[in-house]
Amino acid sequence: MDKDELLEKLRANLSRDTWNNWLTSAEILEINDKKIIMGLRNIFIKETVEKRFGTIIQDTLSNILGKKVSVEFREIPITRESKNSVTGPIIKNRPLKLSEFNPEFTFESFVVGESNRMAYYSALEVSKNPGKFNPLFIYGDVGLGKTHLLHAIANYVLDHSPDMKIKYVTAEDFMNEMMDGIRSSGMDKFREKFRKNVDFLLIDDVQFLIGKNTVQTELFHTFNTLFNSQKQIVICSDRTPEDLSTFHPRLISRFEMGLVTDIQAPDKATKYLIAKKMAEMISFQLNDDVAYYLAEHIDQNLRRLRGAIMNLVLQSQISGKEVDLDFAKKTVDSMIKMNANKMKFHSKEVIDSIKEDSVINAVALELNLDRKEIFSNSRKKDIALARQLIAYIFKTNFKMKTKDIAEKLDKNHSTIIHSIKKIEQSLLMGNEVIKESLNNIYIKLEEEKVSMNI
Ligand SMILES: Nc1ncnc2c1ncn2[C@@H]1O[C@H](COP(=O)(O)OP(=O)(O)OP(=O)(O)O)[C@@H](O)[C@H]1O
Repeated sequence: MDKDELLEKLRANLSRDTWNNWLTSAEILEINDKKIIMGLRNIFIKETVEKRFGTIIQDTLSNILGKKVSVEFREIPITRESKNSVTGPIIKNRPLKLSEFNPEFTFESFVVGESNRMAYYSALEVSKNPGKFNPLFIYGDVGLGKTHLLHAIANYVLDHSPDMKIKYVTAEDFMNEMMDGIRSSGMDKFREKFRKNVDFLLIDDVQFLIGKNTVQTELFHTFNTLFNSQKQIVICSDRTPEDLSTFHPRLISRFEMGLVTDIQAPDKATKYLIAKKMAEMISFQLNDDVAYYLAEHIDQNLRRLRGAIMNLVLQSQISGKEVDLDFAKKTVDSMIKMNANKMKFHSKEVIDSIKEDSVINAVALELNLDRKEIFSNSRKKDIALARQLIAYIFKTNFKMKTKDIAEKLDKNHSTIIHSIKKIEQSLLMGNEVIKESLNNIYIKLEEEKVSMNI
């Protein structure tokens, strides 16, 4: 049975309301022996369908196929090519896209406040007049909107100059593509891709390249080629060019020769407006007092603010209750409490008594790994996960500096930042496997604390 046929049969087996409300964007992405992968547009729909209809969809598909299958739900970003696009009539002669951009990250959906005004207007300016401020370098802490602005530039350019070839890469992708080039397709192809076939290059999380000298050299040459042909370059980083201290000085001076601008943490008023905007983006009416409450209680990382709104919407869908201030307080407080419970080890006395090595042992035990494997260079999934969990616990519970974690795990600063971010994101998205692993690790540490007689 092919994918469309299977989807059609599923539709016929579900109620019309369920289908029309939740599943019109559904696509079967993959069918294999034991598993079906279903794609749904946007994380909100994906999470709701998974929670509310996951079992019934799985049972129905199993019935149709006459064997037990599991179903995995994935978010498919809305792209202009999306087959079930609801964004309007199909436009012919679409611009050539070299990267996928999040269509929700636009200038219109970006709330401008004191903290991000400069970055916003600089980004808008380079979108309107590429080459005028070259390069544009935007820096700021985690979750303050840098990636949003990069995608906003791309979406603007695609809409206004469809012939322009615009490419977005994270520094990590740049490195991986370069490695692939070295291994297989050859550096010529890689260079052609980045130097000849690009009019506008957006590079995210450039700090990832700290300590990676060969990749920096390649980036330096890519930069020069594009710059000399008046192609616009925009770079984002979690720190200033100057603080990319181990970067080649020549690359730092390239970064500094255009416009350098920062994004600061938003004040409460801006956070309130961002909360309203985020809700609006998912067509959700967020009460003013709830938005104020979120602005007051969620920290500066706007990814957490988004996570809290998603959580409110989901909880309200599941419980059928309205999201008023009372509901928001309960939900957000329970989110915060849950975190606090998981983080029993915030007390300095307890932290001091647990050795960092115990954390490594507990993680190794939980993931069934040998301690030595954690310090190896292996990129195997569970070994990478072990390092991410350790980095997360060191940062959140032990309040260790990223630099010290990097040293302890023998990894570089950006890998550690990336690892912590990954676990934070998984927790925000309610990833049960990660939650359970973390809880088990905390329990192991708790037991150790008892056995140490604290
Ligand atoms: N001013 C804003 N208006 C609306 N939404 C915002 C704003 N700033 C950030 N956001 C939203 O907050 C979330 C986090 O932003 P983003 O991913 O761009 O952060 P970042 O600075 O790139 O973080 P990182 O350094 O971790 O990559 C996104 O969902 C983004 O849309």
